[in-house]
Amino acid sequence: MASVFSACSGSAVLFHSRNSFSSKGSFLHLKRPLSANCVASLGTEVSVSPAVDTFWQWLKEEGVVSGKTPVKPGVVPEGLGLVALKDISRNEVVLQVPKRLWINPDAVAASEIGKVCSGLKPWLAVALFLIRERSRSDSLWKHYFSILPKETDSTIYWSEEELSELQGTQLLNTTRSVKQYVQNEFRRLEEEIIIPNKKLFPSSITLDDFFWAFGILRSRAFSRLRNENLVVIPLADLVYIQYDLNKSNAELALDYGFIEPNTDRNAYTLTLQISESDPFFGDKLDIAESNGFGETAYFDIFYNRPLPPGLLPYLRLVALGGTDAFLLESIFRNSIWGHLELPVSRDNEELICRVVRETCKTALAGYHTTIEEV
Ligand SMILES: C[S@@+](CC[C@H](N)C(=O)[O-])C[C@H]1O[C@@H](n2cnc3c(N)ncnc32)[C@H](O)[C@@H]1O
Repeated sequence: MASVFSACSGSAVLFHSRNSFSSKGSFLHLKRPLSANCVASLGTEVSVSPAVDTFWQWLKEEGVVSGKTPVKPGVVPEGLGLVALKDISRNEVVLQVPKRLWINPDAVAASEIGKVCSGLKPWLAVALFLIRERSRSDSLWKHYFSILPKETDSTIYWSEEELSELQGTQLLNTTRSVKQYVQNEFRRLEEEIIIPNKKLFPSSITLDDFFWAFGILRSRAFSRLRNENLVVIPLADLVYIQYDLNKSNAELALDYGFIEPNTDRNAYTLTLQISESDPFFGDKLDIAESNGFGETAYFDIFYNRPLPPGLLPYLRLVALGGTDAFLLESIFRNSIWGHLELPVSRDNEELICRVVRETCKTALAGYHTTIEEV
């Protein structure tokens, strides 16, 4: 999850700075002043829902919030969020969530399922933990679970009929492969952890439960916090954030279930590969690797923006052959990338154009309408 969030629509933006996380707990830290005028109409005593009230009450009992806390849960156009009750100045700490309330691999390790989850990838362990805790009436986080959505609008939850609207898009393919991946991971977990440890998992765990946990982690877990690769922090996850500026609309739709109307987020990911059957495979791979690329390279092409750096040299490298192949000799190793920044030969350039045009045509043919019909 990205690190900036706003408390309500309009100009007020709360910044959730990565380095504002301490070992004691999670701080919500303001990097810009926040004006409260946008929440005036919400009133301070408006109840969002009984579940949210109970959640807030629990946070009070846990000493996380108090009468002095300058934010309250509220419904904003994007759904549930935190809204400011007064003007908040830059760098003001808004609230702090202690580590004992964090849901992360440490919490799993300290729990009854810690032992059986120790060899798992962190997200799988945390997903199992979330599912198990959600089913326990005495869970520390039970009031938190009551306010979590049953599902998000992520495309992983779309019906086949809804998905058919995405025909032709890259998002459809990614959605299908992510769903397949989640399903495979679940089957493996079932076989290796859940079924052999029935006593630890008394309530049955379904694929739907697993998709719920996956969606929750995908949309609300913080990653890349200092020393924390994956952590769900109740309350801190309620904020409406500035989602990763590098994410395309397709990624936003998959991860969070919404897109942003600005076209800056519209991207097409071009995947290029040096074929293993290429007679110059070894040399080409070596050159790609010395320039920060691999056997496969992904380039996000954005509407109305220059082509991503490295795309043209990589394309020219992939297409290199015939009489141009001398450029692959080791004496040119240090200067070849510079040569590839410019056309190498007419043949090379023509091949690239042909292949890219064909790729575009095939991709566009996947849609059920044409540009003219839209
Ligand atoms: C980290 S949570 C943000 C708080 C959230 N509203 C809640 O219910 O707790 C991420 C989720 O918020 C919602 N969301 C955030 N920003 C949004 C936006 N600009 N448009 C629509 N939904 C948004 C999406 O459902 C997303 O999955």
